[in-house]
Amino acid sequence: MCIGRFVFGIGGESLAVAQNTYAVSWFKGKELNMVFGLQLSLARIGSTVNMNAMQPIYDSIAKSSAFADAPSYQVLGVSLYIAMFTCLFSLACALGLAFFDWRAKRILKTSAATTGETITLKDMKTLLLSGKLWLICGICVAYYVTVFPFVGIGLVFYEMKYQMPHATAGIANSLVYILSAACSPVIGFLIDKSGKNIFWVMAGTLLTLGCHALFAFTFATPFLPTIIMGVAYSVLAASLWPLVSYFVPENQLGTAYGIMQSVQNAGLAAISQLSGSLVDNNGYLILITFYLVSPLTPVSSQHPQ
Ligand SMILES: NCCCC[C@H](NC(=O)[C@@H](N)CCCCN)C(=O)O
Repeated sequence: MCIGRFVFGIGGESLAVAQNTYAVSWFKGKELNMVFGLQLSLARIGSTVNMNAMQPIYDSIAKSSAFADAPSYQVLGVSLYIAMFTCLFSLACALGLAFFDWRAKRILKTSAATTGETITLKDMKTLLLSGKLWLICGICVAYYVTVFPFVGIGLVFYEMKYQMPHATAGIANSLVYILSAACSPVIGFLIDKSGKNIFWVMAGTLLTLGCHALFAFTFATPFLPTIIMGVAYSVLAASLWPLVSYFVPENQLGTAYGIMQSVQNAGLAAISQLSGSLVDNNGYLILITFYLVSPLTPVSSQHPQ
């Protein structure tokens, strides 16, 4: 299982790096934030479908006559085969993309996704010494550790703190992603219109901070902070990722996004473990208080644009 998850991580995150780099190469100076919003929206539709569909798929396979007496690992295996088809669909889309890129290159007599230059060791050194890149990595990791691990443990949180039935807790927990799927492209469009990415990054961070404060210190309906968090997350993601392209030259973008995602994932791996241990040993109040403090890092590390 660990090997499978390792390969899955390499595939998924490399795909995300390539996606970001292509998006910048094709849409920089045009509607880049909206394109990131659209990517985000589709990714979150995928996450929501995955969160809500896998259990019913597993249950219906287990109940089918063909698998009536099958051990659970076999039922799980068949469910994962279904998931494999979505990966094949993704591969087909990537091949389509490669075709369009090749065609654009032929027609425009240029490399469509790159400037043709490749990164040199000197560029790499300049990139690694760039304070702006590390600030963006800091914002990224400090923000994302308050959202992804929160959604990861959200189901049990809503059940325990708000005494919600399992199904209602599931809906509440998916709301962050459902809202992000719905509003990210619109938010991206608005960010393109205003052009003030850093302002939007700060707004997303502060709104999320407010949501964690409501979760931690009140018993008011959890739907309000959850809805605000969905919007705030969309605002942050649609404004933060395109920011890299404003100061990193095109031939170094892939490396820059790779570094950003490595830092993000290192933080997520550590904080997911810490979240579990904080819940088990200290309860949800301490965990949410921790989430409350983490976004202060992005707020304090931002400069006016
Ligand atoms: N490509 C659109 C911008 C990136 C959005 C960002 N992506 C990530 O954080 C990646 N590391 C993939 C994460 C997958 C989560 N299970 C996002 O907000 O999803």
